[in-house]
Amino acid sequence: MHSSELIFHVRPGGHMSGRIRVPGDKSISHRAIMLGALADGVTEVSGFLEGADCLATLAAMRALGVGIETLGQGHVRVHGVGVDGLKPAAAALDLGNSGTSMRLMTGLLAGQAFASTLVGDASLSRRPMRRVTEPLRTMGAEIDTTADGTPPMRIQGGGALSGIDYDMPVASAQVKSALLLAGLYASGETCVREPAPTRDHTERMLAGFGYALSRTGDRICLRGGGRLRGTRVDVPADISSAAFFLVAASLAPGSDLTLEHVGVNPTRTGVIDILRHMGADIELLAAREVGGEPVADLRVRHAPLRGVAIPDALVPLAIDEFPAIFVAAAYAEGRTTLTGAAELRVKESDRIQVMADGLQACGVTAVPTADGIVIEGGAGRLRGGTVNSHGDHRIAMAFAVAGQCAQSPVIIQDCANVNTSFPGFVELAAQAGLDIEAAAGVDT
Ligand SMILES: O=C(O)C1=C[C@@H](OP(=O)(O)O)[C@@H](O)[C@H](O)C1
Ligand SMILES: C=C(OP(=O)(O)O)C(=O)O
Repeated sequence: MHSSELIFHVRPGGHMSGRIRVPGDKSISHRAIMLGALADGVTEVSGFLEGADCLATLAAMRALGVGIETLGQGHVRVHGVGVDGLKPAAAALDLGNSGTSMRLMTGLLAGQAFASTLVGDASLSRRPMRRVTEPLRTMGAEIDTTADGTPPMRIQGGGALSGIDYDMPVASAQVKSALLLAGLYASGETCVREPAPTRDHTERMLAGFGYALSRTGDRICLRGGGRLRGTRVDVPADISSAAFFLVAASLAPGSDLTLEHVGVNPTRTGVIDILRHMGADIELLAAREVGGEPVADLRVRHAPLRGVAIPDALVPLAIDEFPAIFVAAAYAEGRTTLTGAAELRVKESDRIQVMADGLQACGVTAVPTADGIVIEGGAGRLRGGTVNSHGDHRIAMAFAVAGQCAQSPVIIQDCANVNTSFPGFVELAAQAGLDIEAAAGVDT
C-alpha cells in the first residue's frame, strides 16, 4: 500500500440532458498565461481552466517573476513583464503532469539570459522531449535531459539563438509552439512546417497580442525581436472536455444535451467529424467568433452509431479525444479501425494499450496495433468491470462515460488526475445525468 487514490463508480442507466458548460480550454489557458507574462501591460483572462496543468504553468510563470492575480471563476489578471523581463526562478519548476507546459516552457526558456530546471511527475518524466530539444539545439540552445531524452530538463539560457527553418517530423502543436516561442528571442526568421495541420492557438493568440507572423501553406514564420501587447483573452469551453459528453449523449437513448460556448477551432473539431461519420447527431448552434477563436453551442442527441475506418487526416485534429472515441466505437455496430496514431502511445499513458486493456476488461474485443487499434463494437458488448486508468485523466473520463450504457457497473481506478484538465467532472457529469460517484480508495 503506498498512496491513497480516487476511484470512480459508474452505474448503468439514465441519459444526458440539459445545458452545461464544461471548463475552459486547456491549450488556450496555458498560452494566455505564457503570452500574457511576456507582454507589455496587463492581460485579463476569463474562462481560464483552473485545472492542475494550467495552474502548473501559472505557478511556473510566477516563479519566473510575473505577477499573476487569480480572481476566481476563471478570471486571471497577468501583469506582463515584457519579453525581456523574466527573472531566474529560485528552484526547479514543477510542471506536474503537463506535457504542454513542459514543451512550451522549454522553448520560451531557451531564449532567456538565465538557466532553468524543469521537472514533472512520473508520467511526464517518461515523455519524449527530443522533439523539442533537437530543433532548439539547432537554434543554439543548450539543454540537458536524461540519456533517454526525458525530463528533468536543464535549460542553460544565456546563449544567442538564431532562427531556423524546421520541417517537423511529427504533427505536434507543442513542438510548433515551442519553436515559435523560442523564435521570439532568435535573430532572423524562425519558420516551422507541419506535416499535417495541428491546433493553431499559438498563432492566433500571438496575432491577438499584436505579434506579426505569417502562414504560407503549411509553413508558419515569425521574426524575433518584436514585442507583445497585453490584451483580453476569453477562453472558450474545451472541446476535449466536451467530447466525453458528445459520446455519452450519443450513446444513451433519450439524450438531448447542449454544451455551451465550446471552442470549435477547425484544428480541434476532428471529434465532431468522426462521431458524425459514425452516425452521431451533433448540431453547431449560434456559431460565433470570440477573441479570435470560433465558438458554438453543441446540441447532441442520441443516435445509433456504426463502426468506421477513421481517416488518418483526422488524427491530429482529434488527438486527445481518442479515448472517448474508442468508447463510442465499443458501442457502435461493427468494426472501427484507427491507424496513423502512434502519438497516442506517448501521451500521459500509452493510450492505445491502456484503452485496449480497459475495453478488454469490460468484455470488448479491442486489438492494439503499432499505430492504432481495431475495436469490434455493438450493443451489449461492453459488459462492465474494473479498469485502471493509469493516472491518465482522459482514460478515466472515457470509461466513466462507458459506464452509462454498460450491462453492469464500471469501476475506474487511479482517477485523481482528472483534475489536470477537468476539475468538477464528477459533479457536472452527475448534473447531466451520469450515475457516478467518486470515492477514496487505496492503491496497493
Ligand atoms: O499544444 C497543445 O496545447 C497540445 C497539443 C497536443 O499535443 P502534441 O503537440 O504532442 O500533439 C495535445 O495532445 C495536447 O493535449 C495539447
Ligand atoms: C496529451 C495531453 O496533454 P499534455 O500533452 O499537455 O500532457 C492531454 O491533455 O490529453
